[in-house]
Amino acid sequence: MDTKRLEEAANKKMTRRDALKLAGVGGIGLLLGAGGMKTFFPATSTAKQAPPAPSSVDGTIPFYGKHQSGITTPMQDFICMGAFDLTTTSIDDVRKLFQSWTSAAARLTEGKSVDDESENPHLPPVDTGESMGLGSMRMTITFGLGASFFDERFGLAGKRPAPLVDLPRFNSDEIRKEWSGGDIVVQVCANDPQVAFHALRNLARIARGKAVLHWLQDGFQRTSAADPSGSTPRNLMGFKDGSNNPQVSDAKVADEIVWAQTEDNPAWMAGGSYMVMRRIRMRIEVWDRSSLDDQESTFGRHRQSGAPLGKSGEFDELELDRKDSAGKPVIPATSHIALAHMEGKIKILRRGYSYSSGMDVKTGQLDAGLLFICFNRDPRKQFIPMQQKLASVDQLNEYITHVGSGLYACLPGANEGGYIGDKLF
Ligand SMILES: C=CC1=C(C)c2cc3[nH]c(cc4nc(cc5[nH]c(cc1n2)c(C)c5CCC(=O)O)C(CCC(=O)O)=C4C)c(C)c3C=C
Ligand SMILES: [Fe+2]
Repeated sequence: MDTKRLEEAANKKMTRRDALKLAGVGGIGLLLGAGGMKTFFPATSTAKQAPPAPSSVDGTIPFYGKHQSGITTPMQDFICMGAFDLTTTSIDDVRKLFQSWTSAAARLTEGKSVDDESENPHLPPVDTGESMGLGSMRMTITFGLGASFFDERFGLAGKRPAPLVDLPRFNSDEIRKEWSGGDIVVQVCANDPQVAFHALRNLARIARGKAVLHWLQDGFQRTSAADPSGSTPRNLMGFKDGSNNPQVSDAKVADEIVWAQTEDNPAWMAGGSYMVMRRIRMRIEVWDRSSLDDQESTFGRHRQSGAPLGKSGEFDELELDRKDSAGKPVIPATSHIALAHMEGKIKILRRGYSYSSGMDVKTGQLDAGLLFICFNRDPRKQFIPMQQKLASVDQLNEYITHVGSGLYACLPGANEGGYIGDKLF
């Protein structure tokens, strides 16, 4: 079986529907209105199975296809993500850049060097060399366009997709320009940090004279070596993070939540998705001094098991109406999950990583948190209303600050012989 089929098989390994079938329970879908978008969610979408463990630590994930990889792909262990600003004002240069990036990305994700080496020893090597002999490590490279890509420079202003809005300012945002925006975002994920860094570095090298890095952020989660079972990873606050993510191995669910559809407009974005990035710093020292009760009430889940408060299993159904003997909700109404659940009507695909970027030399505190990444079919109907709600009353706000932000139109995938962006420019 080739790697693509192995991965598909791994994705399909245990969907919630399979689990229900095994349990002999018939699942009936519900059609719910979500801000004008008809959204299909399985009836008990909160009670589900762990995401499938990837088939192996190494392996190749195909770069070409209908969708870009790195969106619904099961998460790798590391991320190296950067945003570029274009320094050229020529659309021909931009096209050439995307053509070069596409062929380089296809090679790199196969574990090859960025291009064939020159035989001239008087020239610098074509590839920087630090991933020589390493595998492709399930690497994916995903490209997205920021709103500034559609300003007056390239004659594409009329083509800016309506969902690619300027994100509003949310309550208590402390967004800094140096960690935000950018004309183009490149998300590299892999099961090895050196392989991921190598890819981003070589793409930056190719961009010389056309684009420069605006921000760069590394991220990580526990490695598959530390947890071969692929159980839900824990964030830096010690809680399982990702338990109630939608099961996007089900293409119907992915189409409803993640992939822009032809009817959504513009047609060239069909098969693409809108990525939100938020660099969210955690007040780790304050969190570490709060009681276990406070921590669990903040998230609405038990720390050890990841189960919703009052339940014992991580994937047990959320019952937000349940009250204790004193008539108080078992899961506090201002807990993170009670709010983010959005009554089951609005969903996003989260794909974030922890980050640790040293410390604040003035205060001696850690600069660490969550590189929050999520994918939306239309962020105006998904991330924005969700974050508006969280920003206003989430108990978690006591412990976090959003310091970086970006919204990017992740283009549909390219076919072999084509390039990322070929439907637009
Ligand atoms: C606007 C969207 C969200 C932001 C920003 C966000 C920040 C954030 N989240 C955690 C930790 C957890 N989040 C959990 C669940 C959860 N979070 C969101 C959305 C945002 N989170 C959603 C949609 C959900 C699922 C809600 C549901 O329907 O159940 C959890 C619980 C486990 C899980 O399901 O993943 C944790 C833990 C942090 C630390 C954070 C910012 C730093
Ligand atoms: Fe969350």
